[in-house]
Amino acid sequence: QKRTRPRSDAHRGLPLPPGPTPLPIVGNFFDIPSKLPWVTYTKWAEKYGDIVYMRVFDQPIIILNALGPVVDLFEKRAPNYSDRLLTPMVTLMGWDWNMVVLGYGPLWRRHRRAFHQYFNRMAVNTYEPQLREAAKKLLKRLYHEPKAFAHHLEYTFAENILSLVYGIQVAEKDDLHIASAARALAASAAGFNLGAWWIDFMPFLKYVPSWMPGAGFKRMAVGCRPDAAAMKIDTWQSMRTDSPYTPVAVKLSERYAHLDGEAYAEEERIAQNVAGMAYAGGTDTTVAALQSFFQAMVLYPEVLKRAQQELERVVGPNRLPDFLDRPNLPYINAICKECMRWQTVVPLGFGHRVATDDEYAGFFIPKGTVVWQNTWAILHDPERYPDPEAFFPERFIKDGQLNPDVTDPSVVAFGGGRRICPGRFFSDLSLFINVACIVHVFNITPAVDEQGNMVRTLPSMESTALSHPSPFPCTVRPRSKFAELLL
Ligand code: HEM
Repeated sequence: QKRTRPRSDAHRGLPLPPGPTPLPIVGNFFDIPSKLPWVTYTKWAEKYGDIVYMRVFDQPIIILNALGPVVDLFEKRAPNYSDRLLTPMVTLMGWDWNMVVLGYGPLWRRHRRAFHQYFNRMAVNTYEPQLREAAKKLLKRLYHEPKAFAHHLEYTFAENILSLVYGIQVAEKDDLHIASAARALAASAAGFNLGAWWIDFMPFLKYVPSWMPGAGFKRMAVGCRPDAAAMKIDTWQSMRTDSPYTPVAVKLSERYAHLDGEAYAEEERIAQNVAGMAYAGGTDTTVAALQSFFQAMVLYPEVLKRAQQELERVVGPNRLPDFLDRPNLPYINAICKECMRWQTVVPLGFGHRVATDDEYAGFFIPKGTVVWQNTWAILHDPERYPDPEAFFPERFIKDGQLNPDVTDPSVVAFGGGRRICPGRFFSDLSLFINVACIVHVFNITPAVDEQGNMVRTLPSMESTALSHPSPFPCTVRPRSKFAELLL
C-alpha cells in the first residue's frame, strides 16, 4: 500500500507524491544516505513508486526512478522543467560561472547555442584527427607506464581538450593547467558530494564562519575558488592562435570581434564560460566511463577476447582502428554502450528545478521542487537490462548487429529535455576511439602482487556526483609484437 501525504487546498486538492516520512524542520535530512544514494532511491521505488518526494529543510525534492516520468516531465513539459537551483555551495566554490547551474532563460540559451555550434553532431566530426592523435598518445603512455593507467586517462583527456578548446600545448608531465583543473574538479566533486546531499539545502550555513568546528566544508569550498576561476580565466588568457587547427576559443571570440563596449564584454564572458565548461566537461566525464571499461576488462576477460577477435577480423594487425571502421564493429559499439550503463557516470543526472506548480500522475508538484532523475535505477532496471550488475555487451546485440530494440543507455545517461548534455556527441566519439584502440593493442588482466598472486578486484563505485570506479590495480600489456609495432 502506497502512503500519500495529506491533501491541502494549496495542493489543488492533490497529494504530494509518496516518500519517507519527514521530521519537523529538517524534513528528510536524515533519510539521505551519504553512500551510493541512487541505490537507496532505487529501493525506495519498490516501496513508494517511481516518483518519490522528500523535503530537506524547506527544499522539496523529487526523485524519478523510471524513464517514463523523465520523458513526460523533462521532455514533454520542458518549459516548466528546465530551470536549475544555484546552491550556496556552488557559489562558495566559485563555480557559479558554469552553465550547468545557469537558470533557464535567455542568458542560458545564449550559452547553450554557442556551445552547440562547436559540439553538435556534425561539428564534432571535425575533431576526429585530434581525437585519433590523443588516443595514440594514450596508447604510448599506457605502454611505457602501464600501472598509472588511471592517471594517463585523466592526463591525456585534459591535454586533448585543452589543445582542442584553447590551442594550449601542455607539458609532457606535471602541467600546471592540468594540475589546477584536477584540483578544481576534485574539490567540486567532493564539495558536490557534501553539498548535494545536505549542505546545499541549508542556506544559513553560508554564514557559518570557516574557523568554526565542523565548517571544514567551507574551508574546502573557499580553497577551491582560485582553481575554479583559473579554469575559466587563466586558460582563456593562455589561448594560442598558432596551432595547426583553429581552437574552439578562437572561433568563439571571432563571433563578437565586431562589437565593442558592454556588448563586447558580455559576449566575451559568455565565450569564456562556454570554453571553460567545454574544458571542465571534457576532462573527467568520459574518463570515468573509460576507467569503468578497464575494470570491466579485468573482470570479464571473455569480453576483451571477443572484442579483440572482432578487431582482428575488421581492422587486421597492420593498423589501428579508425572512425570509419565504426559501422563494422558492433561488438566494440556494444562495449561502449555497456560502459555508459554499467557504472553510471552521473548516477543522478543533474537536478531540474520546477518553474511553476504542476500536476503529474495524480500528484501535486510544487514550484521550486528540484527533480532528479535516477539514471542508475533506469540503467539497472532488470526488465530493460536483465542481470543489470553484469557487464554484458551481448545484451545490445542481435544476429551479429546492434539490436535497436534495446534502449541505448545514452538516451538516459546524458540527462534529458532541454538541459541534456551538449557534450554527448564529443564524448561518444572519444569513448569509441579509445576503447577500440586500447582493445586492439593491449591485454588488460588482473594485477599480480609481489608473491605472484592475482589481486582480486570487485566492482565498486565512488559516491560522488560524477562517479567512477574506486581505484583498482590491473596489468596492461601489449597483446603481441604486431600490436607493439602499432605504437
Ligand atoms: C560520459 C560522459 C558524460 C556524461 C555521462 C555527461 C552527463 C551529463 C548530464 C547528466 C548532464 C545534466 C543533464 C540534465 O540536466 O538533464 C550534463 C550536462 C552538461 N554536460 Fe555532460 N556528460 C558527459 C560528457 C560531457 C562532455 C565531454 C562535455 C563537454 C565537452 C559536457 C558538457 C556538459 C555541459 C556544458 C552540460 C550543461 C548543460 C546545461 O545545463 O544546459 N559533458 N552532462
